[in-house]
Amino acid sequence: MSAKIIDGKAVAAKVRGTIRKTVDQLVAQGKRRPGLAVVLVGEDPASQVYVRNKKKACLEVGFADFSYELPADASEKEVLALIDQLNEHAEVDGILVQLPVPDHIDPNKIIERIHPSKDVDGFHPYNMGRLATRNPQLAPCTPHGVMTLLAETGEPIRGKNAVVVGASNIVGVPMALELLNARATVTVCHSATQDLPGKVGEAEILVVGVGIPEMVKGEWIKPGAIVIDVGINRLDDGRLVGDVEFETARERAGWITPVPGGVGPMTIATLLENTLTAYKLREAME
Ligand SMILES: NC(=O)C1=CN([C@@H]2O[C@H](COP(=O)(O)OP(=O)(O)OC[C@H]3O[C@@H](n4cnc5c(N)ncnc54)[C@H](OP(=O)(O)O)[C@@H]3O)[C@@H](O)[C@H]2O)C=CC1
Ligand SMILES: Nc1nc(=O)c2c([nH]1)NC[C@@H]1CN(c3ccc(C(=O)N[C@@H](CCC(=O)O)C(=O)O)cc3)C=[N+]21
Ligand SMILES: [Mg+2]
Repeated sequence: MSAKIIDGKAVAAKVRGTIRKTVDQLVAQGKRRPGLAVVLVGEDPASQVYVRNKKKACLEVGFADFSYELPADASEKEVLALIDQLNEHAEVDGILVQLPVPDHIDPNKIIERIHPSKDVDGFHPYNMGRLATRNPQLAPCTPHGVMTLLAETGEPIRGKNAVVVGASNIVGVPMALELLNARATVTVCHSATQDLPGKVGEAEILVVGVGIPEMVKGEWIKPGAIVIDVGINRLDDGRLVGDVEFETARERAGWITPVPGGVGPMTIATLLENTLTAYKLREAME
């Protein structure tokens, strides 16, 4: 048996199409466009690619782009001053500072400086707290995008055993909260977890975000499981692979996301959704 593929690229395109229509309607009513500011500090090549993709998606749906590129030696003070300015900017609805930031800048200070109502990454403790208290407003894009992909399978989540491998602030922890809010029974694994293959084997829904190429083996997977691979790893030969051994996993899984073309495009589509939500919050439309 071979798993059905969850086509993140196609789902993301559908989401962008819906957003584009909403923006067209706003513009037809004489309203301003939603605005997104993406801030990149330094010249990390992977970050440059992601930021370029975000700007492209932003313009494609008709948002206004207010992006900034600062040199790698920009001071923390300068970045904070830019955030203050964007917090006050009447046409900026969403602010995203691309992570990681250079070592001399404290990412928590950056995240906490962004006004929670413009925090389209959903990383501010206010937005994380709202997700943890089952009252989400702007939820982290990657886990929320995964929920959209799970909904696309048509399979129920309630009562399922879900295993999340990885427990970072931006992927694993908010992913566990999303699944808990959907009434899955959630296990979170990390670098101190014992018997990872055994834990993975219990998953009816498996989400992996660790950053180690193909670390989850196909033979660990419960037959029929839904497998979501968040990992993005660039190998020396230039290939892009996930954190799951795809070819063996697809033989056992019921559903699986590919890398590329799975979670990545959904992250960006969800960022656009969050920007529209932030716009509506500021315009008191919801
Ligand atoms: N598709 C997308 O849109 C996105 C993809 N990513 C990708 O997802 C992956 C994870 O990113 P991110 O969360 O930022 O990474 P981090 O490095 O911040 O976190 C990695 C997590 O994996 C855990 N871990 C590390 N080694 C093991 C192990 N051997 N067994 C079990 N758990 C382990 C760590 O445990 P501990 O907590 O104990 O240290 C940690 O919780 C990366 O490949 C990244 O590129 C990230 C964001 C968005
Ligand atoms: N403040 C902040 N917010 C983020 O959301 C954030 C971040 N910092 N730092 C880095 C991670 C990573 N991330 C990705 C987004 C899109 C793809 C993506 O579009 N991937 C495509 C193509 C990837 C490629 O070709 O390189 C795919 O998987 O098909 C991947 C990864 C967002 N992140
Ligand atoms: Mg990271």
